[in-house]
Amino acid sequence: MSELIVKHIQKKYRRHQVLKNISFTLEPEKIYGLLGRNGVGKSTLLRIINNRTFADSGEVILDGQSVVDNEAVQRRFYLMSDADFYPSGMKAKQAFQWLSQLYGTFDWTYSEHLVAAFGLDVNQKIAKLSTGYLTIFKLIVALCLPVEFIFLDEPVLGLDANNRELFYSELLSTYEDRPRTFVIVTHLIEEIAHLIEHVLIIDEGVVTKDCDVTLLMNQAHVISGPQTAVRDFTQGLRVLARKHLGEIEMAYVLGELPRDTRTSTVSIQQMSLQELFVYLTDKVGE
Ligand SMILES: Nc1ncnc2c1ncn2[C@@H]1O[C@H](COP(=O)(O)OP(=O)(O)OP(=O)(O)O)[C@@H](O)[C@H]1O
Repeated sequence: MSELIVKHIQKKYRRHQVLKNISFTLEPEKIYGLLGRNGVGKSTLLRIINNRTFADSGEVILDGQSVVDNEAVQRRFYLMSDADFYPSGMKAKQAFQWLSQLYGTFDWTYSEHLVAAFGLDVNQKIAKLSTGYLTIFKLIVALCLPVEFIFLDEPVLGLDANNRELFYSELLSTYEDRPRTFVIVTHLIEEIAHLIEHVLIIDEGVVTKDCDVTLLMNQAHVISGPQTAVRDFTQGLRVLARKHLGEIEMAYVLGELPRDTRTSTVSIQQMSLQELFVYLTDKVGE
């Protein structure tokens, strides 16, 4: 089991410096959430790791080797994105066969289970699948290939709520059976909050958070109550945002709280991952 090391990645499109200096390490057998506002370069980063485009500088390393143009290493990765190309006219079941040959094996038993659970017609041509079923087809591929690193770029695109729930529960059960590393890019943050163990946030071309989710959320609170009490309580704390509801103030605080909160008249609740993300990356008022 190997770590994937991403070091000082930079990428520019014409004069737009999208990725300025991206560094992080993916540990084996962990589920990551890669979060960022629209256009920050999440897909670009996944495409660099998966050899679909090149960085201007920096390295991505697995077992001491660069992943660039490295076929042996790339066989250990799978990127599910909107840009997969299959020969025209290919049916879903032919694609499974084709990928099985390309990657050496395919989990046919699990794919049969997933095909039945999602109701995919494997005799349908890929080009004719609906948006949701195209996503389902790609998810089945991602979960059945023998790879160690699975990168899922918008994995629930076009899926209805039932199929999204089904996917999340299948992800957890296949992860338990055969742990591997998943990196999930999505804007539906609350839906993956309970799945991910580690969060990476990209903002303005750099990684601004690289944290264990439980540790991070244990430090993220909403303090609410009468304004004077909230102001008193939050003095010296890192307040990401304040909201008002009539006389009540809510302060979104990141960091350790004072040890003794018994005498305070404020109420303290845990923030949601989505709220934390929004307030960490909000540009309004800066
Ligand atoms: N092939 C390309 N040529 C020129 N610009 C590109 C290209 N690919 C991406 N970009 C630009 O790079 C920036 C990052 O795009 P990217 O798709 O990586 O962001 P993202 O974080 O995945 O966004 P979203 O959350 O909206 O999907 C955007 O400004 C985009 O327009």
